[in-house]
Amino acid sequence: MKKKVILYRDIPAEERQRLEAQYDVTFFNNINEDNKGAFIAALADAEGLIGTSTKMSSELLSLAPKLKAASTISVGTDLYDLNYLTERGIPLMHTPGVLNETTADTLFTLIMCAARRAVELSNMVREGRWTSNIGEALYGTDVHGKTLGIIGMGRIGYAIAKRGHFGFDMKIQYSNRNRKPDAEQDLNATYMEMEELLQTSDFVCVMTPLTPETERLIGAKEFAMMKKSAIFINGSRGKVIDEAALVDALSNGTIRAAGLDVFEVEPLSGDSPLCKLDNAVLFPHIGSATAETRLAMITCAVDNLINALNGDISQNCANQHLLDR
Ligand SMILES: NC(=O)C1=CN([C@@H]2O[C@H](COP(=O)(O)OP(=O)(O)OC[C@H]3O[C@@H](n4cnc5c(N)ncnc54)[C@H](OP(=O)(O)O)[C@@H]3O)[C@@H](O)[C@H]2O)C=CC1
Ligand SMILES: O=CC(=O)O
Repeated sequence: MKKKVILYRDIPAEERQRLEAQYDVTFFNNINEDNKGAFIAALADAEGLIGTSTKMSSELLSLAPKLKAASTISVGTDLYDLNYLTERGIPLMHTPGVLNETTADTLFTLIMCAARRAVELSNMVREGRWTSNIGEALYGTDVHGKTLGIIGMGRIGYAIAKRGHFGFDMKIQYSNRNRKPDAEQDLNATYMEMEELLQTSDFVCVMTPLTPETERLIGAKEFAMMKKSAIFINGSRGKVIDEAALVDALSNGTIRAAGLDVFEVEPLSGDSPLCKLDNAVLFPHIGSATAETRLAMITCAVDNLINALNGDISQNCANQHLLDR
């Protein structure tokens, strides 16, 4: 009898066929109110889960008593209750590495767009409001030669810093749980406490995972520490910052601008006060969203599930260190 696997996100046919060759696959194109009942029924027999974008709470996972492995098509693991999975000895596989460069490109696009007011000024052209030279009031600010502060100098943080150092002649500084000798050596990055980084960076870029320690890491107090000319960039998770405090900081001129790829609640409502601010550049969580990289992530996630269901979690297991204890 083939093992039962739930695929809860549409993936290309070839990748789906790789799963179907080995498993009895039940497919859901995202989970919503209409299909949630069928999804819950399928959990009863599922040994594997693969997908993304759906919150997998302990309550939901407890309805899958036969579950042996889960594979998320993302590097971030915050949609899963990792502690619960670990208690049950279930590996959570993820996709580190394959999306670093693409996500760093996206984050740099946010940096550039926010600094050069690209969206605001493009809208001015589209809406027929470009009637003369733009004038000083609409000038942007330089990126090259400025100071880039990275909070969370991991795989993606490093790739962003690399662009800043080699491409834009920026001074790189970072704060992180542990020091990163590679970044210090390769990119001449300076390690400092977050408070000093906030006070001295022209661009502050957050790239930590969402964990209990990083939830609301940046709030009103932290925005107040930043330079008035600072540009704040968040590519990690929305809950790493206090979004209401950011709205205040952008509205009151506490900081100059922000570029955001992630939000407290996604999709962001068009009614959000952020949508009314010209100095906020807003992307719909597209860090890794290129055709090439999304395919690489899906291929990686399918490989990960197959390996994990075969008992091999030596690569890409987010809770391996916890399972090994
Ligand atoms: N917007 C998007 O589309 C995307 C968003 N992401 C988000 O980016 C996150 C990072 O991805 P990635 O770079 O691959 O992950 P990494 O694990 O490589 O990097 C995360 C970094 O954050 C540091 N960190 C963790 N906790 C803390 C803390 N409490 N204080 C300070 N530093 C901390 C880690 O430090 P240490 O190494 O010392 O443990 C590590 O250097 C993902 O978890 C995801 O949430 C990822 C991809 C795309
Ligand atoms: O947000 C995207 C991810 O891969 O994590």
